[in-house]
Amino acid sequence: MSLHKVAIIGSGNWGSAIAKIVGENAQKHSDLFDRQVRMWVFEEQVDGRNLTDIINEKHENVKYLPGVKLPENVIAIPDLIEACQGADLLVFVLPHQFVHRVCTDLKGKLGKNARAISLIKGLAFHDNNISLFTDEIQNTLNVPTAALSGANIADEVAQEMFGETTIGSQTYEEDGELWFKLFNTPYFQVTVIADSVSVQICGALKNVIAVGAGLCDGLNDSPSQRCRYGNNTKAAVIRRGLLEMRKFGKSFFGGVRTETFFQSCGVADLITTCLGGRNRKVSEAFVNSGKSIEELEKEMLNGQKLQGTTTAKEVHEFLKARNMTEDFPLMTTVYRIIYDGEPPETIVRDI
Ligand SMILES: NC(=O)C1=CN([C@@H]2O[C@H](COP(=O)(O)OP(=O)(O)OC[C@H]3O[C@@H](n4cnc5c(N)ncnc54)[C@H](O)[C@@H]3O)[C@@H](O)[C@H]2O)C=CC1
Ligand SMILES: O=C(CO)COP(=O)(O)O
Repeated sequence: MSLHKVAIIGSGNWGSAIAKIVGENAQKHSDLFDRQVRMWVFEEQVDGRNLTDIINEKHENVKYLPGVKLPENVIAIPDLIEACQGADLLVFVLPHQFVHRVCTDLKGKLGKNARAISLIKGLAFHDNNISLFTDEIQNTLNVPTAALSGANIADEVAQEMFGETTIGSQTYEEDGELWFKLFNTPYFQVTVIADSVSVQICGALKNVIAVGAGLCDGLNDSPSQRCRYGNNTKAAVIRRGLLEMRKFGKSFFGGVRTETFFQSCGVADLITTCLGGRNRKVSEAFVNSGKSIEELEKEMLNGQKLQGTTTAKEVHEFLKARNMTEDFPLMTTVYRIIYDGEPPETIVRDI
């Protein structure tokens, strides 16, 4: 049996953290995986040098995951097609707004035995319609596609702090063990389930709820103490958010299972993102800074991308086109505060 060749498509904060795990596991399971793991990097200049050159020399993504060594068998490549050449396992780990373009560029360029896994947290949005990235990748590239999502703040995973994740694969009997071996470590424990739909619904929508949680924190920090919201308020947002996530999944997608919401991809990811994620952090700053989300993203994230605010907008447009915004009051309120100038205090008004 020939060895599986892995390509990682993306090299941001999570992309780099996962490259560390995949690189280590490719070495550990040398009976299964080719030693070399290629990582596609959207090329940019850092201190006047190509980021790919810096990564290949220092074995560190100094911009998106500074201070963490990547295994030497992870090779940064600026050309997407070259990075994926000959690979039969494709790991998609990009901010969701870039996936469509990348899939279009890869169309017709993959081998016939390739399969993919999506680590993207977001939903594909075209013409007021929403779909899953596993479907977008599968339909564009004609490769079976699984999904991985969990309570996985990248910096913590990169520092080998214990956590769990969920892989959803509709073809898990065929590929579940392979994906497990590529990602599982003693500190990053993988559970494989058959429900890739809910895995992705959870990963996308918890980011919208985390924006709501960040707004609560911002009100709590407010110098004028303009509102008395505390941990109980944030817990209410989390609980109501979880219910809306499940309702959204069950209303618009087939095969959504309630028990998946109790996996790492569900309640655990919702909690960790509402406590320690970037969506929470930037939304907290939004309340008292008077700055737009775009300004804060640039100032606070050094090129990393927020997913929750764009997803809130996409979900809102999808719901509006179906006259259903009032059926999802929390997600609708998050949208109105971020984009329509509603006061942040309204975050709990309609829930
Ligand atoms: N960072 C985290 O803690 C976690 C992130 N995720 C999810 O993983 C996905 C990827 O996130 P990160 O790796 O953290 O990315 P990130 O937030 O660090 O985004 C920066 C990345 O986007 C790339 N980029 C910028 N412009 C681009 C373009 N036009 N085309 C293609 N790429 C471009 C940059 O080169 C860089 O690699 C997201 O959906 C995110 O929600 C999932 C779990 C944890
Ligand atoms: O998905 C994440 C943790 O599982 C990271 O969330 P943020 O994008 O809000 O940092």
